Amino acid sequence: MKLRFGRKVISVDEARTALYEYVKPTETETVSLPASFGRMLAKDIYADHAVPHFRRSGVDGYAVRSQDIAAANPDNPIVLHVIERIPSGTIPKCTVQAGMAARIMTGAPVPDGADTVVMLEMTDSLQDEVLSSFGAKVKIKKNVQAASNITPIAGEVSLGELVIPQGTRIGPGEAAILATFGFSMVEVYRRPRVAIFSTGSELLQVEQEMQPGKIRNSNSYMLAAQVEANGGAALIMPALSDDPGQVEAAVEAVLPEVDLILTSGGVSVGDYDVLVDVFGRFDGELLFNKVAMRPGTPTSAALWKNKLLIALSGNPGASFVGFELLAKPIIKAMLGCLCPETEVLTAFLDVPYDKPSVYPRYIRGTTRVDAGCLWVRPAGIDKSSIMVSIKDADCLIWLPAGGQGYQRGDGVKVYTTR
Ligand SMILES: Nc1nc2c(c(=O)[nH]1)N[C@H]1C(S)=C(S)[C@@H](COP(=O)(O)OP(=O)(O)OC[C@H]3O[C@@H](n4cnc5c(N)ncnc54)[C@H](O)[C@@H]3O)O[C@H]1N2
Ligand code: MOO
Repeated sequence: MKLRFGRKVISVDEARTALYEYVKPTETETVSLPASFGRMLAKDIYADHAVPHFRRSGVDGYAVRSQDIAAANPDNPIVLHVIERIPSGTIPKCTVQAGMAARIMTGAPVPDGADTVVMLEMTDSLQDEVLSSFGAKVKIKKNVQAASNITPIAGEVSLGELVIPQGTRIGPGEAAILATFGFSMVEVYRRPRVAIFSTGSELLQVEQEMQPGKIRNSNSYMLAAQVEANGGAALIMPALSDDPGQVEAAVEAVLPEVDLILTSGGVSVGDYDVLVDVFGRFDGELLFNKVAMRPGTPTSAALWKNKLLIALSGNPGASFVGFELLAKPIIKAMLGCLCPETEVLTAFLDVPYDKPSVYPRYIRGTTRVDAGCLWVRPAGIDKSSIMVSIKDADCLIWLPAGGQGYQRGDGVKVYTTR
């Protein structure tokens, strides 16, 4: 089968759609709450109690009846009998009736009868409070409206409410909710295992001495970092030569162990572009081998024994971009993520850009915020063979196909990569 030339080009959206068709969410596993941070929640979390489940005081002060203190002001304080002291974590014993007040702490349940809480600073204690007994008095120096400083029952969350939907990444807010509802163990999606193969006889291992004409394999590590940053578990496989038989055997051997395979290199038209040869002889199904994007046009994908393989370009810039556009959403979809695609922001272009392109361009970009506006510029030299500027990129700038050129200040779409 001739796969090198005459390839059919499809859009990035079409490529993603072709891949989504074969995505299976990973099975779930139960981990401790701290171990769930950054993981993807595998079931809906409903509130099994209201929050708060008692009328909660928001301040240290006195729980009173607002009608009793309606006339209070600093020159004319209202004196009330202190009937009880209510620390947080306790249940009030008494009901506040006319002329009474209960000393209350922040977070404690407001006693029946009281409809407002007066801050301590707006009161004067008349005598040393013998707090467990009657006799103490307090001067209230301010008229405080009913319902002040009280969070009502279910003021935050109602009983039965869906508080976190499945497919949400567990961050600080989710951790707080899970703890609130007693989830010491959390059901999350298993991290998809992603095998990463770099191909090319020029590649040295990281620990090897530099040799003439060779380079160290940097893509495998860049891609592994991208996989891990997006919730996957990266398996860095030994780099492969340009021998299709070796590549085929290595991929087949790891297929049963992993959920997704990424390769880098060997997808173009060169004599030694090994993935092209593999796709010409393997027993899988080639899904696409040309995508309307720059860089990474020869990015390819296949279904191999029911597993997806995404073959990224070897050029580091193209590998990085190909991962962001095609592999990242697939990993997120495997993790049950509700919106696997990166959201689009609008930014002002910080520098003119006039390089034409037959395909939409995804330029590694660096953003800055100025006076509340987002500005973006290419992160270093915008060539797919350039590796060193990837560290400066926090987004991809999307420019449509064509060559009309862009001025500084033009609005452009950006996809964040961090
Ligand atoms: N005659 C043509 N030549 C090329 C075309 C074309 O259409 N016609 N397309 C160019 C484009 S665009 C791209 S992108 C590259 C894609 O090449 P491959 O994906 O086949 O990648 P390689 O040839 O294997 O490597 C390209 C480049 O990247 C370096 N590389 C590869 N792997 C790694 C790695 N693991 N770590 C660091 N660097 C890596 C490799 O040494 C090469 O310099 O083809 C163009 N050519
Ligand atoms: O498709 Mo390539 O990645 O532009 O150099």
